[in-house]
Formats: sequence, C-alpha cells, structure tokens
Amino acid sequence: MEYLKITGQNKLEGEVTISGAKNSALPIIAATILAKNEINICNMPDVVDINTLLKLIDKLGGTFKKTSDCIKIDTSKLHNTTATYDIVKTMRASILVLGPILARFGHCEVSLPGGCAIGQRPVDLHLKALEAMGAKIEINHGYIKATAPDGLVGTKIVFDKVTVGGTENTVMAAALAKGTTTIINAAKEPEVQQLCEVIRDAGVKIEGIGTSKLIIEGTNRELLEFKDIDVIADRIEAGTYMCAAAITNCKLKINKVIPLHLEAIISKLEEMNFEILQDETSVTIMPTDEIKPVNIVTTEYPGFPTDMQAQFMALATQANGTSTIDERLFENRFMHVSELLRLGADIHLNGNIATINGKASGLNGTDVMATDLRASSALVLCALVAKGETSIHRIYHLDRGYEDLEGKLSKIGASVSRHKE
Ligand SMILES: CC(=O)N[C@H]1[C@@H](OP(=O)(O)OP(=O)(O)OC[C@H]2O[C@@H](n3ccc(=O)[nH]c3=O)[C@H](O)[C@@H]2O)O[C@H](CO)[C@@H](O)[C@@H]1O
Ligand SMILES: C=C(OP(=O)(O)O)C(=O)O
Repeated sequence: MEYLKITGQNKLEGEVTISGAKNSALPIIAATILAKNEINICNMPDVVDINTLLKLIDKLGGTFKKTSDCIKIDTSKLHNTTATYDIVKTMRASILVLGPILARFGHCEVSLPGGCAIGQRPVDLHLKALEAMGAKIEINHGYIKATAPDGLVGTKIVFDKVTVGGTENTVMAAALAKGTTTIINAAKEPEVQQLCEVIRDAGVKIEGIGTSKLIIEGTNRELLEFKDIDVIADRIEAGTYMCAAAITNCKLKINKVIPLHLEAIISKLEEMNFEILQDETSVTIMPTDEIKPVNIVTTEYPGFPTDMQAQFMALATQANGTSTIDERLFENRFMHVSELLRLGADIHLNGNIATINGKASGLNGTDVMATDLRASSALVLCALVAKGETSIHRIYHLDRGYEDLEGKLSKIGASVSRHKE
C-alpha cells in the first residue's frame, strides 16, 4: 500500500488546472452502453474510478482506447449482461450500468454494491424506478436480477428523495424505453445535467434539464448515435484546491473551472472572509487577514455539496471561532473527525452535527488514516498547515477521485511525496 508524506506550513502560490469531473465521467461511460457508435470522450480524469468502470465495460464486451485525456468507447459488440461482484464491490457507481443494460438487452444482473464508509447507501430508489417502468426485479445471492423482456415502458416516477445515481440510472433507462418517462424530484447536479445533455444530443428528447422535473421521450430500444463529449470540470476537485489555498491563506488561481457550479462553495468561502475573483473559466482565491467561522448544512445542488464537507471541516480548524457542519445526506460521513483529532483539531460530534473550535491549538503532523475519498482530502488539507510531517495512509481512497494530487500540489509549492508502506 502507498502513503503520502506531507511537510506542512509551506507557502502555496501559482495556478492549478482542474481535471474533468469523475462524477460526470462515470455516468457518461455507463451511458455508452446505449450507443450504436464509437464515442470519443475527452477531458477524462485519470483516476482509479474511471479505470474501474472501463474495466467493467471491457468485461461486458465493450472496448476502449485511450489517447492523452480522451477515451474512445465502443459498446456495439457488448453482449455480457452481468456486472460481477469483483468489480462492483470496489465502486458503488458501477450500479449505473443497471439501467442502460436492462434498457438495451431486457435483462441484467448486477452485484449489489458493498457497504461504504460514508453510509448505508441503499439502491432501493433505483430499483423502484425501474420496476415502475415494468422491470421485474429479484435480489438473490447478492445480485440484482432485473428483467424486462419486452422492454421498459415510460411512466411517471416520483422520487421519495433526491438521488443523483437514481436519477441518472432512470434517465438512461428511459432513453431506450417505450413512451414518455416523467421524473419528479429529479437531482439537478451539474453531473446529472451533463448526462441529460449528452443523451439529448444523441437524439433523445429531454425536457427540464437542470430542473427537478425531467421528461424523457424513449426510443423504444433503438440505440443512440452519440456525439463527441467533453467532460465538465470537476467542481469538487476545484473546491478542494480552493480550500488548499484558504487553509494555507495563500493566493491561488484555479483554472479550467465552471464558476457557476462553484457558487455554494464560493459563498461559504466569502462568509469565511476570503475574496474570490472570478472570470469565465477561473477563480482566484485571495489571502485574508482573518479566517472567520462558518455554519454549513449539506444539501442537494445548488446547495452546499456533501462532497465538500470534509474539506470545509479541515478549513474550519483554522478559523477564528466556532463553526458547525450539519451533514444531511450521509449518516456516516464524519469518519475524518477522529483522524483530524489526531492532528490536534478540536471537534465535537453530536449526531449529524459537528462543532469545530478553530485555532484552539495549532495542528501537528502525525500518522493518519484515510477512510474515504473526501475524508482523505481533508487530511491532506490539514497536513498542509500542520507543524512537521504528516503521513497519510490508505491513499487508494484519494486515487479514486483526484488526478495527480501530488503533482498538482507540488507544482504550487507544497512538500508532498508518495511512498510504499
Ligand atoms: C458517483 C457519484 O456521482 N457520486 C455522488 C452521488 O452519489 P449517489 O448517487 O450514490 O448519491 P445519492 O444522491 O443517490 O444519495 C443521496 C441520498 O439518498 C439515499 N438513497 C439513494 C439512492 C437510493 O436508492 N436510496 C437512498 O436512500 C442515499 O443513501 C443518500 O442518503 O451523489 C452524492 C450526493 O451528492 C455524492 O456524495 C456522490 O459523490
Ligand atoms: C462519495 C463519492 O463518490 P462515490 O459516490 O463514487 O462513492 C465522492 O465523489 O465524494
């Protein structure tokens, strides 16, 4: 296993370029199952989760070719309809192949995704939506077996909760269904929007993109002709580097972003007394004379993203006062707290609310353990300001979603290196 060694308290400066969004690239790769043509997808982030999903596409009988940050995927000869546990267990987003395989072939078997550090994460809403579209679903021996021999049929689906993956699976299934599917209480995340746009550009009529009501006219199992795709910028990677600048109180320009997608993050940084300069494709965060505390409630887009909660908790350890974070999406997304405490943070947990007393004492480097993707980035952020050296273990979590983290951080002045245990 590998670990990261970070020596804290370096000044950061310069510019960082943000990669394509993992959470947009994943559903887009799943959507290639709906295609009749080879699809060229660019601005692909080079992260482990993408390679995992590509491996699954390969196992299903599709092919892919990589050149720099583009990947050509051809699923025209896809024939295997079973997504096995060995791949699905490593990444929950593999569940995104369920809707498209079922819609295309009329049957599909997908291993139930395993438990995950941030919460239970059931897939009941995905299954309920597919059942409403006519699928028969059984769960046996840890596998979801879905059948719809005559194809899926469009209907009205009202989600009990806003679900990003559930909306994505349903949109992909609806694209090849017979008739109209209406999704009420759909997720509005930019990544859901991009998936809808990609499918719309492939000829499927979709109304309401970016709203909580999506209306999709299915093609009745006619495969789609996709255009070239450019994955949108990763708003969570961008937000993480904004927090890196903020926690070290340095000026940093973050390039190749979509500022509109960063509004909730920018607004919280402004509340913390940082000035953020923006142009069309970049944001620059300026140092401040006092980091103020903040109160955060995680919620669906356009609210404050749960995927930025851990990073803001790291930042709150440096604020002049007491901050609170109320995690509303996942019941177990505070795994980083115990590791932040090891670094010297003063954080108290009460159910889903964390209270962070900033500046109580400085942070001091030590050995810490990454528990999930964003928890890992919180540890990296704290390590950047901690006195001395921090070793972050189990960084395979980080590699799931951050492209070349050491390279990008080193380039702006951080002292970061990767080692083998
Ligand atoms: C690959 C990807 O895009 N991952 C993101 C996606 O995850 P993901 O798509 O898994 O998250 P969801 O939006 O589905 O989850 C939201 C909430 O709904 C619950 N739920 C979800 C589905 C279901 O069938 N039943 C159910 O109860 C979940 O447990 C959670 O409490 O959105 C999350 C919320 O913004 C982000 O943190 C993840 O980074
Ligand atoms: C939780 C995340 O991803 P996933 O849903 O793939 O676990 C994330 O990107 O922060």
